[in-house]
Amino acid sequence: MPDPRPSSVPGALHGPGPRALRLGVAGPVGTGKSSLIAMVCRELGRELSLAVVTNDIYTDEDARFLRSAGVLDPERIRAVETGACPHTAIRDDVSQNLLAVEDLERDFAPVDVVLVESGGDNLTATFSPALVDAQFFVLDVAGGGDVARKGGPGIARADVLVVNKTDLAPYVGVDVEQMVHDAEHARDGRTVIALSRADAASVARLRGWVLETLERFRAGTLVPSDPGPMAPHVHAEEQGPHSHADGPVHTH
Ligand SMILES: Nc1nc2c(ncn2[C@@H]2O[C@H](COP(=O)(O)OP(=O)(O)OP(=O)(O)O)[C@@H](O)[C@H]2O)c(=O)[nH]1
Repeated sequence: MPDPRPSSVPGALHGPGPRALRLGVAGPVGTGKSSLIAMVCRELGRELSLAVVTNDIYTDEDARFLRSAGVLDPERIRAVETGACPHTAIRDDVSQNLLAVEDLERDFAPVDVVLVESGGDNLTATFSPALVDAQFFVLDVAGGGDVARKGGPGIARADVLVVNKTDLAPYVGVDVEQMVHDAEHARDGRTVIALSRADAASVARLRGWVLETLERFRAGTLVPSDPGPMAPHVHAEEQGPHSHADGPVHTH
């Protein structure tokens, strides 16, 4: 049976050994992407060999946050500084990220799971299936109960939609059950995890999803799916529109 997993840049893999499961984590600024990655490392770091790649536009801030969280050997956390358009590095030209992932897989072989965090500020950023085998899209209740209903490729079709920080729901007037219901509706039944670091059952569900996905990956039954290109978006610090290879014209 042909291997359904996305291959890396041809010839760039260091040896024929099995590579790690690659998981993307995307979502708007501040929704808890780095915290989710830290949570996975805390929960699974003792039983699995993990590594992390972060993407920031000009800094390595997310990598520094994760290193200081003390949940993983700091050497296993690498930062990609993407320059102008952070979404290109996870969607159109993923070579910088692939090299970082492959370096980690080689340096710490065998690695079970590599988590790749997106950078930038876009609600609709998605990973290319050439870079990751499956992807999270992270929202939080502080963004409002409506946001899941509004859709977008990540919200609608990422492998998992995380509705994060449910512990804050009473303070921001959000009905979590309704938000999850709306999200499930927008996603045609794809997985939604209501998550809070203060809710052990939700953390266990996240952990279970990663382990189950790793099992499917190893069995060769995980078929990466593409949520689709990002929608038009604007970044405050730049002027003039541009387009991604498979997306519409937008400005940064
Ligand atoms: N109350 C609460 N706060 C959380 C939870 N998870 C994360 N946070 C907080 O949310 C804030 C943002 O978390 P980050 O993990 O830095 O979010 P991010 O999406 O990585 O942010 P950027 O990298 O800047 O896009 C931090 O202050 C976290 O402590 C949660 O479950 N509950």
